[in-house]
Amino acid sequence: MSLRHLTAGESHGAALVGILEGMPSGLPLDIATLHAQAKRRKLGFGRGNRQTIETDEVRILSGVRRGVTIGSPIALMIENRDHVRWAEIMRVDAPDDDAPAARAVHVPRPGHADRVGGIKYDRNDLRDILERASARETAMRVALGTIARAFLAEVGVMLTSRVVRIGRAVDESPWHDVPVAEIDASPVRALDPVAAAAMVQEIELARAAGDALGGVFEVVAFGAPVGLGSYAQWDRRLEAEVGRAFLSLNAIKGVEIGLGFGAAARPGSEAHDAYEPDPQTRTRYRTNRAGGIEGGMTTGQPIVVRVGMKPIATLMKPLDSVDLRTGEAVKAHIERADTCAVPAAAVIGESLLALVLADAVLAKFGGDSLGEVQQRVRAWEATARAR
Ligand SMILES: Cc1cc2nc3c(=O)[nH]c(=O)nc-3n(C[C@H](O)[C@H](O)[C@H](O)COP(=O)(O)O)c2cc1C
Ligand SMILES: C=C(O[C@@H]1CC(C(=O)O)=C[C@@H](OP(=O)(O)O)[C@H]1O)C(=O)O
Repeated sequence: MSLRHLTAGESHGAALVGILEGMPSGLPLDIATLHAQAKRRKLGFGRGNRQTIETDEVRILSGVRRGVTIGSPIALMIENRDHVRWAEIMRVDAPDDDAPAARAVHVPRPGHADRVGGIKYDRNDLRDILERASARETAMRVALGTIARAFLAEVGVMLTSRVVRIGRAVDESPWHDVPVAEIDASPVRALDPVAAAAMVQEIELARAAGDALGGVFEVVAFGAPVGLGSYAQWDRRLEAEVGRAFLSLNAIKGVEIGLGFGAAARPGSEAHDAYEPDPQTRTRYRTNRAGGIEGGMTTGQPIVVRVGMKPIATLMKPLDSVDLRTGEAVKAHIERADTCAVPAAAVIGESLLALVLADAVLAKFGGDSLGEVQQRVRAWEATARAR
């Protein structure tokens, strides 16, 4: 792995922290860029009250000097604004008495990490589990991914996302040249305003019923050079890295590249992308059913990833559960929650794909400074065109 990252932090703890290691020097980076992406993650109809509390302001602690990366590990921090209300509950030092913490959780929510995490880590108060299992952590992954994204922009790769399904409402309209600002302005990141209204209504109905919704979103990367990844070994196949990245996101249960499961339902003549002669590049594709990856390698076409998110686990009309103190059948714990977070997940997905692609670019081209990488990418693009 050429580019590594780690995060730490509990949802209501003092802060989230992250480290990105392997980013070349000379990449211009400012706080405004980090904040712009952090804000996009907070968008979307159906999110809970927490998004009005958090500002997700990122602090750069290391690895950047006078506006550019310097090649050393980049450390970031995002303070949790909500922490002031949780300071006693989330305190790090031992309390003076052994009274249980307020807001302890003993009734696991079906679909969340509470039950298994409590067994695995031997914790009675399930708050010890849900605090870290929470998707609050994704605020930091978006920040780290924003650096990857800035790097990718310098080598001609751009990313965007859209929502294609929330509950029963679907937007299958084909991609057209929609400015990112316009998709961001949609309450649910849909391209079609009629479908967007239907999605909003689905969320309203679910909320009124004390229920929750999942959906499907699509992330696309344009401009990735041909030949990232490899078929030569299982762990070099790019789609494996893409799948892993998306499945590492809370509540994601399925990932498709290109036609995905749809390809399984078609004959070969309608599933593959035929080639035709091209005066500049010798061969070009007629279609992009493969979603930009063939044989574990980027084809030079847009990389198209479709991702299925399950509904939020915390229901205001809770499912059956068990009180772990008494063994009694009771309703699941209720915690403040989102009704639907598919639009936010789509934005997070852009950062996840950016981290994978930035790693793949560095694995293929190497280079310790941005200039060095750019020079190698340009040289490769000339070589690849000649083939
Ligand atoms: C952006 C985002 C926001 C989420 N918000 C909530 C929430 O408010 N309440 C909740 O119970 N689950 C929420 N989830 C889902 C849980 O984090 C997730 O279901 C849990 O970590 C268990 O992991 P799993 O679903 O992958 O098995 C959210 C997920 C994402 C990606
Ligand atoms: C905090 C965020 O998402 C949280 C993810 C989450 C979960 O269980 O995954 C539960 C909720 O936490 P809280 O109870 O504090 O409102 C969400 O708000 C965020 O995205 O910034």
